Amino acid sequence: MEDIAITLSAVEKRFKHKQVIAPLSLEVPTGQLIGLLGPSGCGKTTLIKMIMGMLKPDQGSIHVFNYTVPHKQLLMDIGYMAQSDALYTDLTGAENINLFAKLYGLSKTERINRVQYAANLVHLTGDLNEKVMNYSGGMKRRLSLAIALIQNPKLLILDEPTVGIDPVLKKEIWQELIRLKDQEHKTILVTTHAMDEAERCDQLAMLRGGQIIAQGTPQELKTCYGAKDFDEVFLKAGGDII
Ligand SMILES: Nc1ncnc2c1ncn2[C@@H]1O[C@H](COP(=O)(O)OP(=O)(O)OP(=O)(O)O)[C@@H](O)[C@H]1O
Repeated sequence: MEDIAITLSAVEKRFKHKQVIAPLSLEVPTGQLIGLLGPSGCGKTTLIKMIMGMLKPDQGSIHVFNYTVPHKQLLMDIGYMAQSDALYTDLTGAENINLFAKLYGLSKTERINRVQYAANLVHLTGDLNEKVMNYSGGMKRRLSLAIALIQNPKLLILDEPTVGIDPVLKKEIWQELIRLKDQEHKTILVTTHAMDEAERCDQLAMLRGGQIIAQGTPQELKTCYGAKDFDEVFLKAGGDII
């Protein structure tokens, strides 16, 4: 198994004249849960979309599991949950999940098992036959998370996965993310604004203006900056409020 899941080397991205990602380098070790933290508009989603191969960097290179992004194999290896749900609202929850399971080429038996696992994880088993247009915002987030897990990917990239999800389910989702990492050696990259979630990450990278201004374990960051929480780390590292 590769030691490094994601390597970003001097990656830059501009939209028109606006530099959104300044030269940025980052390595994400395999089997770790990494949190990307930063204020709205600092470039988290742009960075994630470049790792996914959905946006092309202007400069620099990105490798995932030793493949240069974009690469066909990475469609199987990465499970992605976008910030806005990309779901077919005319279809039921089950039809949405099955559609992706078929696209990934899962066999019928695999599909049955994975749909059951993913729906159960996000507490949607009882609502699978309902059309998505009748789902609440939180239910759509949960369905998106189920779809991100469907092909059993090695790497999970989750853009604010628990926004709009109640505290009980949020706790269960985090328990499952940590189980996936500890027992199934998944690598997980997550963006978050929630301090309790940041605390549960193995490593944090704090972004401001498209640059990493601080990086380390949650405890290292707090110790290094003599801070009681991550808002304070961010301010002391030279950022504005998260
Ligand atoms: N396709 C685009 N065209 C032009 N500007 C864009 C585009 N996508 C993003 N931006 C700009 O790039 C900057 C970074 O956006 P991005 O979505 O990466 O931020 P973010 O850190 O994910 O924010 P949030 O936490 O609010 O989701 C913002 O100023 C945004 O307006």
